[in-house]
Amino acid sequence: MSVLKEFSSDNKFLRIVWCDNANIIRSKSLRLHSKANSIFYVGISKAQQAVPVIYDGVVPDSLLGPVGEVYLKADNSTITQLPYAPGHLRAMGDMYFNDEPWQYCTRGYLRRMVDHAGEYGLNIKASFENEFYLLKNSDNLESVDSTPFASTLSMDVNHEVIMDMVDSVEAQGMVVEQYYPEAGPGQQEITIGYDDVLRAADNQIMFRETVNAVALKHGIKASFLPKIFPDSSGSGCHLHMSLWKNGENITHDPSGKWKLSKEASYFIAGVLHHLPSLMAITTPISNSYKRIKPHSWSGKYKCWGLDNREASIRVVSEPDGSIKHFELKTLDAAANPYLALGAVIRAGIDGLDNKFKLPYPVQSDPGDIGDGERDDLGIEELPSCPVDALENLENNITIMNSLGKGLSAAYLAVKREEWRILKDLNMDEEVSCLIDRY
Ligand SMILES: NC(=O)CC[C@H](N)C(=O)O
Repeated sequence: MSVLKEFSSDNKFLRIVWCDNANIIRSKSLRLHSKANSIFYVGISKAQQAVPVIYDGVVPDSLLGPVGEVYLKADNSTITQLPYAPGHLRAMGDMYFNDEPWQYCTRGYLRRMVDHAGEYGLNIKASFENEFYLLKNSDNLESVDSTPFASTLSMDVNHEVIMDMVDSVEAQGMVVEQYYPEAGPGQQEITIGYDDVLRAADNQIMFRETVNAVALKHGIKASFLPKIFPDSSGSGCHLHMSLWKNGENITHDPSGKWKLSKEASYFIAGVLHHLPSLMAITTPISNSYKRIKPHSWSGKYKCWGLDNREASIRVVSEPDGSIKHFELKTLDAAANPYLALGAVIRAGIDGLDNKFKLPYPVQSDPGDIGDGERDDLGIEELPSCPVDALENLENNITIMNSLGKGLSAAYLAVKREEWRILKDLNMDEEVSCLIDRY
């Protein structure tokens, strides 16, 4: 039976979507001539995994060139009607080469890491907490309002567009949990409920697509760029995660140290240990590092804390004191969600494998501790530019091996080319180059 049976026959196109190493969401669309088909694919060049965020061309040293095709096969379980684009359906694509999953596919990478966690009996759930700006347009960067954090006036100014975003997101099966205006002028936050990680990463793509499209329909512009205004709050995309076994959330253990289960403690220690390398993937462009500053709840220091919003990893308590999840703050929406989640999972599993010990939690603002004392406490500053993070990544055998030879080489090549170009731009030039990309 055709998988399209449940959708209206008015649909003319199926967008098969992929997110590349540069975190650009792209699609080729198949014209739907009949509803009989159940396998949908389009061909793309292998070189698509070697394209930087700035231009449509193949970067050097990526091991990829103009020769060679892969096909992008729709994951039929993700087919969704697009509420903001009548006549279009969307499916997430998986890249195949010679009828095998292609090693460079970022969605395939996350699938591999999900399987890896499964070998430990672990099922991981996650959600991305997006902040984004609403602008009158992207040319002169005029915000839709100039209101402060959680302003009800901002809610009223942006009521129609936000309600349309929420309806559109929910129509695609995501669960909206909260909405509030964030601290920057025109900055907003809509949070989505957690899900299995592959679905959570797909949700991140669907969310960005929807917010951007709905804003356009309302004659304004949304942007997830991490830092648009030098003197206003940046847009993070904090990653919330919980560990599950046999259908139960095992993050919490009332008798565990800091009320964490052994698994959660090792996992968090693994993520912390690898964070200076992970940042090459979780905060991947020059603009990302302009957001990560002390006193901005963005995770500038390599530390964790209990309910500490300045720590890069915050263990979150529930009203009854239990712990259901933890949050990685050092992540933004310039990160490819499949790569970011996959690499974070690999880091956490390394913590489990090696029984990494969690250091003492930091229960103050690490930005307020003097440099010397911070050193004594073992709290390191995290990388302050992509090139340092990329070097850490390149030397990190655990994460590099998990990516595999081809994907890691292409990723590093793309990111180094982006840095080569972006490092010489001033902030205005950088923002105008990137504002429409995320
Ligand atoms: N409310 C918040 O958590 C603020 C987060 C902050 N805007 C960031 O960049 O990460």
